[in-house]
Amino acid sequence: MLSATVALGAVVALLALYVYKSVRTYYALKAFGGHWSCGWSRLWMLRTQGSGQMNKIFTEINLKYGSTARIAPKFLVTSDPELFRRMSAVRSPFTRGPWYAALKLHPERDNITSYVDEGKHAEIRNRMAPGYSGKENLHLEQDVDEQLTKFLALVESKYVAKPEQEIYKTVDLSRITSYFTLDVISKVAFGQTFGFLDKDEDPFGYLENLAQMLPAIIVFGVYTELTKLLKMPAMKAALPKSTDKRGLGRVMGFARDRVQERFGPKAVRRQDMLDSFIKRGMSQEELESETLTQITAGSDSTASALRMTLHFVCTSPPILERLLAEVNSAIETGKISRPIITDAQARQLPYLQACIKEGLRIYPPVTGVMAKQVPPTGAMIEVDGVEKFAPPGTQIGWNSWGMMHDQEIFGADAEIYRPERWLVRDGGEEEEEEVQRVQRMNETVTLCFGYGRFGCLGRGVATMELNKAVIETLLRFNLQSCNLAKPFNEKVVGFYVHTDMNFVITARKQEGEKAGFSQLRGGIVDAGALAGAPEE
Ligand code: HEM
Repeated sequence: MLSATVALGAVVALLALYVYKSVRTYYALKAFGGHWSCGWSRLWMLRTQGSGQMNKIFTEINLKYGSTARIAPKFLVTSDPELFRRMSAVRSPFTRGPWYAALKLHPERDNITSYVDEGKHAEIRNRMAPGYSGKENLHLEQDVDEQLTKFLALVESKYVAKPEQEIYKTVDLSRITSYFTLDVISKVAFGQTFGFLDKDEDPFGYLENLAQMLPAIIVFGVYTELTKLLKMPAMKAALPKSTDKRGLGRVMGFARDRVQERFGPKAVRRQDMLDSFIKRGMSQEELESETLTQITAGSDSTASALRMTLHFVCTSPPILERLLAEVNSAIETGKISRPIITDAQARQLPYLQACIKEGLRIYPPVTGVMAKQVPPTGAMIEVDGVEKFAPPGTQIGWNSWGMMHDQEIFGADAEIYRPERWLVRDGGEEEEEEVQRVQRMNETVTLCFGYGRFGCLGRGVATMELNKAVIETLLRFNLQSCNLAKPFNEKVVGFYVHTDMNFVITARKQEGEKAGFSQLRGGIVDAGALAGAPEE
């Protein structure tokens, strides 16, 4: 009887403690608005992350409750560029939050994206940064050109439709743009491609495996403490391993083999990224883990920027026309190398740059919340002019979509793809204001790549790919979406999973569309006009 009373007392005490803690947590961030349930549980956040539309839901929340709002008991989300910069700045007291632990791809080993320990992150970043620069990676531009040439040849040989010869074809742009970026990143990272473009298929089942892992990515992103379970033997066995025949494990195996080739008496030598990392003392194990991270960090992000830019340019004829006019005139005046434009030349073409920036803005490739943590002193956060206190340990995630669609920064038509917004309207007294408007947009769009001590190391590689691939594709091909009413399926899970992005591709004639029309006119038989109003 006594022991039953003690047990009951213990249950009641535990329950009271739980209620006390929950109420305290609820009030700690009450000043920040948000869905009512977010103060009590993480289920709303889980449902949102799993909805496939986290970007749009977070944006609705920020618009309704303020630029920094609550999405879980100890979690806020922000669309405020100022706060994002403050948290990521070099000497900021904010640190990476536990959220980053979900980016650990290996059961034991962390990687540059998953280190929560600031010292370890800074140390590995210092050793890796030089390898990403063109100075230490002498093959970078040549590697990108080689893969782009293969990409263009694949489209040319396999996917160009010729309806006049009754050759009808379509191609899923999301699939082939991923093949391009995956082969670029493997060549840049290991000196050898995976072979996606050579085979025109996913040789390792990597993309398929990534899609299967999405539910785990979503759950771990919300319940980060569950990542500790990965250390359990049963869970370890289920994780990808470098001995796997397919999927992420097969990619790990490929990375392990390429790294191994750089060590030992017959070591392969190549002045590239891997070589730069080895020179800075990175061990074989560190390299295996880091190179795998490069693949996941550098492929989907760039592929989505490329396919979305192509999609928006090709579905807006005046934009396509203006872009082609800019590039064709640069070709005529000898300002552009053929067959592939150089990165430096592409950076001199204002309208091309505007199209690329607008593509990144309207579809910021990374939508993962990349949560930073409030320092032990707590922090005052300004929300639309009102100062609010965030207690120590609060995680603050990033709403990239909301930030890049902010009408105050990008204009009332921020929902529309309009590269012209990036061009300074010159002349008149308002020129200074114009310069500031565009500068503010520039400073915001670069946040697509993160900022400060967490900023993307692959930015130079990604922009080089975009600078070349967008224009070289458009110079050679017309791209027509097969279904403008539903151009693609989309699931947003921290990045975009696009499927069925089907396009008809035809060869672009040298003289532009005119050549195509005149040919057509030559052999045409008038099929007559549609019947007009019915006769009563
Ligand atoms: C358009 C393409 C890309 C976008 C938008 C992008 C964006 C980002 C973002 C938002 C972050 C994290 C910032 C944070 O934690 O606050 C990041 C980190 C990183 N990215 Fe990228 N990225 C792109 C392409 C690439 C490429 C091609 C590579 C590799 C060649 C790469 C390598 C990395 C690495 C290594 C990090 C970790 C940096 C660190 O933790 O210090 N990224 N990127």
